[in-house]
Amino acid sequence: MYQVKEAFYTLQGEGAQAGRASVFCRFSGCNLWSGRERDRATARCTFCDTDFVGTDGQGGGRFATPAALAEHISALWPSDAGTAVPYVVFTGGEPLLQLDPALIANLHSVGFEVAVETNGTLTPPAGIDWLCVSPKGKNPLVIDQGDELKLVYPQTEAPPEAFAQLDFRHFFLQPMDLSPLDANDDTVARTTAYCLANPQWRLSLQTHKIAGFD
Ligand SMILES: C[S@@+](CC[C@H](N)C(=O)[O-])C[C@H]1O[C@@H](n2cnc3c(N)ncnc32)[C@H](O)[C@@H]1O
Ligand SMILES: Nc1nc2[nH]cc(C(=O)O)c2c(=O)[nH]1
Ligand code: SF4
Ligand SMILES: [Mg+2]
Repeated sequence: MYQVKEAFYTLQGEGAQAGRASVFCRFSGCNLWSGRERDRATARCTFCDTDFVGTDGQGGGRFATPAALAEHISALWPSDAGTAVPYVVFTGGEPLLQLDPALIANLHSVGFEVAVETNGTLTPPAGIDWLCVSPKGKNPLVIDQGDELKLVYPQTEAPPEAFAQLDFRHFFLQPMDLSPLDANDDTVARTTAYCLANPQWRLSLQTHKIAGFD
């Protein structure tokens, strides 16, 4: 049984695929935070910007089989998409708690490329087409290669220098969004300064928040 918080059609807002039409499938649950605000301060990941609790969001639900979830995702892709390759981004919560080879195979069989946004603490199944790893503090990384490493910045216990030698095609820093926790933060300026001084790293802004498309 797959538990999905929400599933919707949008543009990828972040990283090297920013701007690409995508079905987002947000799985419920995470191994680094319960999702309850009262647990945030003591969680293994404390800055999450996402509600991943339950299955009550837009397009969310419980799916008994990989075929049923693949069909649900496929139905969200426009029928008149021209030459665009259908693209699904599995996120969460932590998608590697639920994503399995059978679901990937079902999506490939209906023509989708499969992307994943993960915190990097769990081993991914084979067959993922685009792997984005976003390390979280001192939580041990078990993934040391992929398509993009997208580090939320700054994190005292996860400096960029700790990841710069790993085997990724793209290295991004994404400013930590502290609103509404701290409306006066300067994380965008600090992240920009780091990228200027260390050009291996590129700036990833969360364009969906700027443009307001989800
Ligand atoms: C909500 S997470 C879900 C996927 C996975 N659990 C992970 O952490 O990568 C999706 C993306 O949002 C990023 N993110 C989460 N909270 C953020 C924040 N406050 N500011 C900027 N990016 C954030 C994560 O680092 C990750 O790249
Ligand atoms: N548009 C849009 N792009 C995104 N890229 C990563 C997201 C995520 O929450 O994983 C996200 C999201 O929530 N919305
Ligand atoms: S690991 Fe990802 S989903 Fe889990 S709490 Fe952190 S940012 Fe949120
Ligand atoms: Mg998000």
